[in-house]
This record gives sequence, structure tokens and C-alpha cells, in this order.
Amino acid sequence: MSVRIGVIGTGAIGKEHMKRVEQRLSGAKITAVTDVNPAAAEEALHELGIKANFYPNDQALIDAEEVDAIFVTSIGPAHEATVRKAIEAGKYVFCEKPLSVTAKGCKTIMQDEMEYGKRIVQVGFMRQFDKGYEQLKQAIDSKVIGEPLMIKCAHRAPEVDAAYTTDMAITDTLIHEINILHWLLADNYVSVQVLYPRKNKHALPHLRDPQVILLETESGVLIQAEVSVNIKYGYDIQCEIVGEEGIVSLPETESLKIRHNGKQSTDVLQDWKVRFQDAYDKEIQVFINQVAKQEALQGPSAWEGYVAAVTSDACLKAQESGQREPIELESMPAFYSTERKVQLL
Ligand SMILES: NC(=O)C1=CN([C@@H]2O[C@H](COP(=O)(O)OP(=O)(O)OC[C@H]3O[C@@H](n4cnc5c(N)ncnc54)[C@H](O)[C@@H]3O)[C@@H](O)[C@H]2O)C=CC1
Ligand SMILES: O=C1[C@@H](O)[C@H](O)[C@@H](O)[C@H](O)[C@H]1O
Repeated sequence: MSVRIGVIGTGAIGKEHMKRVEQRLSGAKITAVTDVNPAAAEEALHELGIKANFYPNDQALIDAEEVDAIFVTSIGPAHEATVRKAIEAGKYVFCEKPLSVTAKGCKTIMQDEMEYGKRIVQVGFMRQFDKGYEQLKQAIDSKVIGEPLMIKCAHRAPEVDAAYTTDMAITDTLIHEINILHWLLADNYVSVQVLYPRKNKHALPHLRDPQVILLETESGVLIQAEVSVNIKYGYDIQCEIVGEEGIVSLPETESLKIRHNGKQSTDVLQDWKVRFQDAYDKEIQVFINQVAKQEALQGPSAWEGYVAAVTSDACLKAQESGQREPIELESMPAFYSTERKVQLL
């Protein structure tokens, strides 16, 4: 069966996922699109040379007979309502991060999914499919550096547009670190504090940038995460884990080393689309494969979306208060506790 996918939100990542389904992955095709800005949908179809039907809104697309599964690639605040409609219709849904911009929203989605009775939601935490992070996970699990004690990481981008606001440093950007570090450590967060260093002159007046987020986990690991989204030099994701007996770092991206004119240099990537291309391919292929078999999904779950949102709620509070804020998770429902059985490619 070729999985027929409907895409809700045909902006930057919507188009990327449409392209990968049509040009690189197997077992699926794009049959339907919608966007609150119909011109964006039309442009995406035209640019990618895809023949798919346009629907006036998310509900109409979800209800379409020609749609087996949904990609939710609209802006963060719109995700919750659309994901709930997809579950209600019993359609598999791949939702970009954040699953919802609040923990309350994620909880409602989990309740809906549990009532439906099968895991049909996968969240776009693609770093879990990135080779470098997989290697970090193996290193931590094998205890090659002993127990982890501290983490220093950075999420840097050259620039953002005017629609990017201070809270989005958490809900849109740090959300990746929140998820991946929780996945790496298998250790819950207990508190967070947000600090604002001297402002980058390239940041627009309404934006606090950079930000430093200090997280603490149950076992006492201290995390210092930097979010810098106007740093000009490139798109750069860093992660260094200090353990009891050593240090392990996320590998640098592949790049030619050039010696020329008395200098030695390597390129820094400029774009998230390139940095995580393989990881996006894998997460979507895993989704397609499982939908084709009508299996309960095993990729990043609504529970992981919830854990991330509880943490981001606390980060937002800490942005305002300047204080260290507690992070309190509810216990994980058994519904979400199944170990991954599929080799995620
Ligand atoms: N996993 C990852 O690395 C990435 C994830 N994202 C996430 O994907 C989502 C989309 O981001 P971008 O594509 O960069 O944004 P974008 O602004 O380029 O595209 C969003 C599109 O959704 C449309 N839209 C807005 N509200 C809608 C609604 N209610 N129904 C249908 N369409 C709607 C907009 O008109 C726009 O065309 C965000 O949640 C973002 O955080 C984005 C880039 C990378
Ligand atoms: O999720 C993402 C985008 O929202 C964001 O714009 C990029 O800077 C990120 O790193 C990417 O992974």
C-alpha cells in the first residue's frame, strides 16, 4: 500500500517533508494539501511539481477519503487543534514540534490518543534519528565516560525573522534540546533558570537573544544550554557531555578541511535543512513504514511531546521570573511505556 499523505501547513518544513516523500523516500505520496494561506500551498505544489488536491481547511483534508495519514507542519500554536481532529478521525499523524505549545494541550492529545486505543501520533523530534546523537546515546548507555555529570550545549542559528519572539527561543528552538537531552540521559528535569547575557546587536528590539537556560535533572546532572538565533556565522548545534571519567561530544558535521593562503579551514553549515536532512528522512520513513502496516507507532510519542511541553512551560515561567522554577512531571501512563521494537532504520 502506498500511504496517501495530506499536508497541513506548506511553509518551510512542510515543503521539505513533501519533497522528501516525493523524491527520496519510498512507500508514500502526497495527495492533499492545505494552508491558511492558499497561495503558499499553490506555490509549494508548483515548486515541487506535485499534483495533489487543495482543501480549504484542516478538517476537510483530514476527512478526505484520499488521505491515510496527516503531516501537521503548520505553526506551533495551531498543532494541538489539528492533531486532535486527526485522532478523532482515526488518522495517523506526524506532528512537527512542538506537539502543543502547552503541557495542558499535550495532555489533552494524550487523553484522546489513549481513548482511541492505539499510538497514532509521532512528534517531529528528529534528532533521535541523527547519527551523531545516536552515537552519543550509545556512549552514555555503555558508560564509557562513567555517569554523566554536566552538559554544555548550544543551538545557534544565523538569523530569525520578525515573527520570532522571546518565548519561541523555548517553544520552537530549545524544545529540541529539551527532548534530545531527556532521551540521551533518560533522566527527568527538576528545575530550570533562564539567564539573559548581553544582547546581540543583530537581534530585533522585541527579542531577548541570546538566552542561557540552566536545567537540572533528578540525578543531579547540570545542563547549560545556549540559544543564539542571530549569531550570523552559521547554523551550529553543539553538545558536550562531561562524565565521571571522560567527555563525549556530538561529532562535528562532515566538511572538507582546506589549507590555503596560510590558513586551515572547514565550513560551518548555514541551514537546519541540511544539518538534519538524514534524520528527517529517517523519521518520516519510519512513520510511513509503520502507517503502511497499520502498527502502533514507535517513534517519538505524544508523551515525549508532553515531557517537552511541561519543561518548556517551566522555562517560560523562568524567562519571566528570573528565578529557578520547578519542573514537575506526572507519571507516564503504561500506554506510552512500550519499548521500541522496531529498529528505527
Ligand atoms: N523539526 C525541525 O527541525 C523543524 C521544525 N519546524 C516546526 O515546523 C512548524 C512549521 O515551521 P516552518 O515551516 O518553519 O514555518 P513556516 O512559517 O515557514 O510555515 C508554516 C505554514 O503553516 C501555515 N499555517 C499557519 N497556521 C495554519 C493553520 N492553522 N492551518 C494550516 N496552515 C497554517 C502558514 O501559512 C505557513 O505556510 C513549526 O512548528 C516549527 O517549529 C520547523 C523547522 C524545522
Ligand atoms: O526546529 C527548527 C526550526 O524551527 C528552527 O528555525 C531552526 O533554527 C531549528 O534548529 C530547527 O531544527
